[in-house]
Amino acid sequence: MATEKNPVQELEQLQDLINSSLDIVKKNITENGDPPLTLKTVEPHPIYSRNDPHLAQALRTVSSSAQMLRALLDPNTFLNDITYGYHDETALLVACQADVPNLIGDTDRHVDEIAAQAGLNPDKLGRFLRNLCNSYIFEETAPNKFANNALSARFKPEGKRAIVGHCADEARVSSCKSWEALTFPEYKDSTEANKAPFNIAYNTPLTYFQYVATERPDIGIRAKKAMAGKGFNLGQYLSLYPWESQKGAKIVDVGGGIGAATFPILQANPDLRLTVQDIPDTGPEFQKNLEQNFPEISKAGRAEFIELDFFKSAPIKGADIYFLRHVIHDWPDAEAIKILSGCASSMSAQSKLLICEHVVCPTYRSADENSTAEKGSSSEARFVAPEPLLANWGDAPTSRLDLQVYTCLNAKQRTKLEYQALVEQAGLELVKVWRNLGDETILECRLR
Ligand SMILES: C[S@@+](CC[C@H](N)C(=O)[O-])C[C@H]1O[C@@H](n2cnc3c(N)ncnc32)[C@H](O)[C@@H]1O
Repeated sequence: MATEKNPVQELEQLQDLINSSLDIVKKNITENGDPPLTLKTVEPHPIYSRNDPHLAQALRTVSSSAQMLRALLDPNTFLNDITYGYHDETALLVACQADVPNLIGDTDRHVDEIAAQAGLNPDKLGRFLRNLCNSYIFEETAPNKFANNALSARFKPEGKRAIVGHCADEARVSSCKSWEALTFPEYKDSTEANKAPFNIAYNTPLTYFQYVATERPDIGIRAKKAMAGKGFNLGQYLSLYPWESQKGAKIVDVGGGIGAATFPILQANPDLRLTVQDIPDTGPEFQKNLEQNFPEISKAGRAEFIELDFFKSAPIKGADIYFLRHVIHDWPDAEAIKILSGCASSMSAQSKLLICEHVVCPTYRSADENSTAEKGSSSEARFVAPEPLLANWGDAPTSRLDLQVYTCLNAKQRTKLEYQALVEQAGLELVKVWRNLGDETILECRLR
């Protein structure tokens, strides 16, 4: 007998997923005696930094289900949202350039006052702010009066506004040239770092990093602040790797920028020491970040900066851990292998190389490719989203970052198998994949 099809099966599956996951969220908030979960307050809610895998899974399930539900129930609106969505990014750029979150402060203010302080036309500014209110960024409290809320208040620190500037300005201008880069004969099959959409947009033969260092230090410095400002779920990030068991270890953060990825690790683990190595113009911003934001690490002399061009020389020898976060994704294979080989030449048999990146997982279900952990790992199942969601939970942050590094540097995010092949060409072996439900993965490598 043929099984009868349930015409609302996907809806029911989504309904169950949302209900059961929201129950977990509500229970967690109640049991922890948390403040109300609402967009109306400006304080970040503790639920977002709680390191609880069960809760992380519930939160991710709700947001992936909500995304699918919107696509399923109202396709036109959903697609129009994507088509016209660039205005949201522009509106955010306007609000950040004008520093509206800090101009508003802790009370609601009329757009005439905000615009006067920003030197802008009030009617035009108000229209951009209203667009953001539709995405729950700012709250319109009365005609033409705006207040901060949980989301807009996140843009008060400079680093948070810098990431919007970096993405909505030079990266987006470059992204608009993607079609040309995909079709121009000298660009389409190139793997050179200076054959990216960025090079067409800025009409330069220099790579993004060369160009911002020599021609536009203003956007170069903003991009470094942006790395620190992008922010991550700190609890999830710190729990990716057992830092607490690396007693007294010396970490060399290669291409470590202003220390955005490693200062939080040092702050949570007081016996770790750090050397950040990066191109010379990064030094002053590193020092500023260290002294202003991590004074206790600075006073204890636990962190230093040493200049390095990783294409010309290897990082310093003798470290326990070499750390590469969001560096390999900036480069095509040939350059990535050079950087990894440099690290390998400085490593001893005891050193580890930790590559911290977003790892690409497919949207379809495949036992092999959805897995970023070792085969047979019992914890693997929770990394694959439940039906009817896409197997990778609709991992937009990873594919957006993939397109971002293509846009700026003709580079790519990679799958676990691609990383494995890459590190082997540099004389290294991938020994373990550390993962949780956050965006980042750590690939632990040793000398072969
Ligand atoms: C995407 S940022 C990542 C920064 C940092 N690892 C983090 O996660 O915040 C890439 C870094 O690579 C550095 N970089 C680029 N070219 C370099 C080179 N030739 N030698 C050393 N560092 C370089 C940049 O200055 C930048 O700080």
